Amino acid sequence: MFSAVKTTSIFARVSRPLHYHSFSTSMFPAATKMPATRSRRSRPKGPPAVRSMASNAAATAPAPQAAPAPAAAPSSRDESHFSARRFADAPISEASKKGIKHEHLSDVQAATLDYALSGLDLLVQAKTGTGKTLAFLLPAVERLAKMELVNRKISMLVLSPTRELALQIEEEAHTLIANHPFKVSHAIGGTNMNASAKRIQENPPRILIATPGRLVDHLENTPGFVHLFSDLKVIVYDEADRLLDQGFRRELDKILGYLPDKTKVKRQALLFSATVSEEIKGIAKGALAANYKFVSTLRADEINTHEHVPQQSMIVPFSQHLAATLSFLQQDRVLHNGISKAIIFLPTARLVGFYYEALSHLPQGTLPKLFEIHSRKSQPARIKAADQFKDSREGVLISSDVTARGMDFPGVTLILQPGLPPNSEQYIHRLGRTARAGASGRGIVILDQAESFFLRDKTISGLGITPIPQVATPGLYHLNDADLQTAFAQTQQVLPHVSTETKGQAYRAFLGVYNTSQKSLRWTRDDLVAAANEFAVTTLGWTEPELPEIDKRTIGKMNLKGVQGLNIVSIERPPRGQPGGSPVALPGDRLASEYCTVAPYILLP
Ligand SMILES: Nc1ncnc2c1ncn2[C@@H]1O[C@H](COP(=O)(O)OP(=O)(O)OP(=O)(O)O)[C@@H](O)[C@H]1O
Repeated sequence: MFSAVKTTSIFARVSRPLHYHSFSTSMFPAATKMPATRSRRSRPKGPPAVRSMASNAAATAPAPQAAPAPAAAPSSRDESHFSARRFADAPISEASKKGIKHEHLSDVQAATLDYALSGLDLLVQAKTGTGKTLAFLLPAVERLAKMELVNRKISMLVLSPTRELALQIEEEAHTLIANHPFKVSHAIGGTNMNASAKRIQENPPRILIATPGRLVDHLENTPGFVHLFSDLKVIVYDEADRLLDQGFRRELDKILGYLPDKTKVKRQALLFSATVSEEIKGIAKGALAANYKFVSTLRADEINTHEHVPQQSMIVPFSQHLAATLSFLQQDRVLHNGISKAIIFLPTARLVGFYYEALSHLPQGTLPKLFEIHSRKSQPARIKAADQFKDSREGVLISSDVTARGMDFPGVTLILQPGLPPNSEQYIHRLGRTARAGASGRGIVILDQAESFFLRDKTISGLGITPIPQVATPGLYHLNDADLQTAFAQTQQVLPHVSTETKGQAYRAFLGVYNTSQKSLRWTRDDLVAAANEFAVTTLGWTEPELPEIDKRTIGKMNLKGVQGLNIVSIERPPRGQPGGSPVALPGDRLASEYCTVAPYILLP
């Protein structure tokens, strides 16, 4: 029944790493290219685009009807992604109907239900926050309800790129199947392996939601685990483009290698995401049957997944990112009558730690309650913060990209992105944490001049992002010099209270993350180190006489050997399994005072 673990990748056709906007013209089958920009005219009435990539023929689907909310009307509810089709009239079981709390199917649910119920493989693209989770769960559960299933086997596997998202999907599945004789469970990293193996094997769930790493771990190391999948009927890839990119490729190959060979068994594959590049469409074919349908609820000429979310940009030096962030958080509170719920997305976990610690030291009442989620936190702490932020009416979540995709935090009013987003897809997914299920919300990206190339990106430049004005403008955030200066003074007060350890970690994280974008930033290695050192002094408020230490091995890995201006140390590593390790200083120039070259506050142009 089981195929041997394959040594060649099902994705082997693609041998190079994925870069955003690097469309291949030779490696993938011809596919319809989307235009670089789209006109911002309102959406015409008519069905969403539903295309079969295999045949490239247009197909019809139930039609949602409504115009998008105007950009400057933040409080109006956007009904444009709901269809006229009602769950009560849908060809689904009473058990499922009882588990669904909504009245109308959303666009994506209406456009995919019949195809998915027929058992076809699907690749689906729909805007963030439009109900993709139910769009894959409902038809899959309905199909399972009609099948003869082998006892004590997992029939449906949902793969999620993050642990928090896996738990959220599990919760939604739990509600949906409340009246079915099914159980749902999860297998995610950061939890006890033995306990989760015991839970799953002793009482195998019909539906398993898993993160790839932990699933591979179980398949490889938990005796008998692989046999649970011998009757697998449906596999779902949520955030499919993320799961199919380089970061997860190895795990996915291993997982598919352990599952029954899809050419020999009948198994439905459902791939969903808000962003599906042409490149991903090519790769996805490896996971889909030849007759699969590509369903997009975006119009053929629409690349803008977020025209209903007003987005603004602010170009200020790195040294003012924290102050600008603080000022917008305070403005959001005023705009929402004191009830503001914002998320700050930062490039790395360590920068999240720095922002969290710095903002925590503001006088009580300056901001609503702060929450922090990133990969350096323990899993229980991550889950607790996510749950609490979900349930809060107001608050500020400071997060790395672990919550950028799929997380459904109700009522988020503002998404702030200080610092270069990793790519246009991630920008869109982060922004998608607001304005969900027809609600309204705003987004602001804060960039240094060196990072401003991001706004000229092919996709980003089509999103209608407008610069933050200095003067108050109805329906927009603004920032004038005086407000920025006030916020800057507030941040200066808190920086001395942030620990040296946190600052050192943030400094090294800055070097690491901007090292990978050197080419786009048009920085030499010297420019990078100079920017990081300036960041340490002017942004982190580094006051030690010497710059933060950096391990010589890290310097090697970053290819920064020989660059002046680094405080290189050699960390003596203790033998494996023993704690400790102390830095030994190496010769080099490392005086922090040399990097206080700019005035920490520069007036806006
Ligand atoms: N038919 C519906 N009517 C009203 N609300 C719905 C409907 N379907 C789902 N929702 C709600 O919409 C919100 C967003 O749904 P969901 O998280 O599935 O979005 P998504 O498209 O998967 O978003 P993302 O792209 O961020 O992963 C949830 O709160 C969900 O309960």
